[in-house]
Amino acid sequence: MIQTRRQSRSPPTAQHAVPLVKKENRYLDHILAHAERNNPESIIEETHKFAIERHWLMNVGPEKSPLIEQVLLEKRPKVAIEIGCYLGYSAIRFAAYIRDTLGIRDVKYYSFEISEYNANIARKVGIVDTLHQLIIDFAGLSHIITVITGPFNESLERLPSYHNLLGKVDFVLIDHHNELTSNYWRKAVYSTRSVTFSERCFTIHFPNSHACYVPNRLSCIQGTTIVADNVINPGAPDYLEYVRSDLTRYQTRLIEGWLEYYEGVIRDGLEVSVWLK
Ligand SMILES: C[S@@+](CC[C@H](N)C(=O)[O-])C[C@H]1O[C@@H](n2cnc3c(N)ncnc32)[C@H](O)[C@@H]1O
Repeated sequence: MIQTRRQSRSPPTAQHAVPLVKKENRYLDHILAHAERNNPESIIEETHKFAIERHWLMNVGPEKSPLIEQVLLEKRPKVAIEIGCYLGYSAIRFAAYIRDTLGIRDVKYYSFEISEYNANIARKVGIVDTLHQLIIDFAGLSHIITVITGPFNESLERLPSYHNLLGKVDFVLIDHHNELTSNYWRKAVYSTRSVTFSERCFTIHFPNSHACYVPNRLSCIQGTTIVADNVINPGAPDYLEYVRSDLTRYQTRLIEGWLEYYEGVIRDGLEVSVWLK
């Protein structure tokens, strides 16, 4: 029986003998039980059902993803990276879009995730982690997507294929804001505080200490497209000021949309910037 959002939010009582299961684990169970193996579309569809009927999930979601797919259509990337894998939704959706809709069969998609817990769920849903050799290819995208656990700016250089990536990344999705409402997520937010400037990345701070690492020319190429999510909700004024301040460095535009699973209710937006030099 599908649990309603109301039921799932009811507080635990003494008669609940079983430990609380995190919604991310429930999500994994749902996907494995209801989605079809080797069918990314069915995983995305079941993800939406779960997020609407059971628990809200902080993935890019059905409202903003088509806007990003439009950018991918214009860009046709061969090497993409994303900061913030969470449970694998955007990696699965966009890697499948690039491979199947755009027909770019040899695309490589690197997804960075600070939380080991989230990264493990994403891997089980359908991603290979070449670093840990943990291969669970439910979505059939294991040869395309690599999930790397740890803070993005440290992980990038640990990637075995890092040197092959230099000067080749042509699409970046920045999506590593955290849900601020639970202690679990607060921990992840705090950990980003300790990250300081790295010579290979620009570090820009989002409100509430969300750090944003824009890869510099060591990994990007002129013309690299950088999409930053959540620039309206929760907002990223420092980041926007940075990309908009020098028109010779970035060609940049805002695409407005809605926060995931809150169409018509909560506004959000993407900043799409093309790195010029
Ligand atoms: C909004 S979610 C990502 C959603 C995902 N892109 C999707 O659409 O399915 C943000 C994720 O970024 C991760 N994160 C936060 N700071 C990070 C960092 N410095 N490096 C890598 N991942 C980070 C969080 O743990 C969280 O899982």
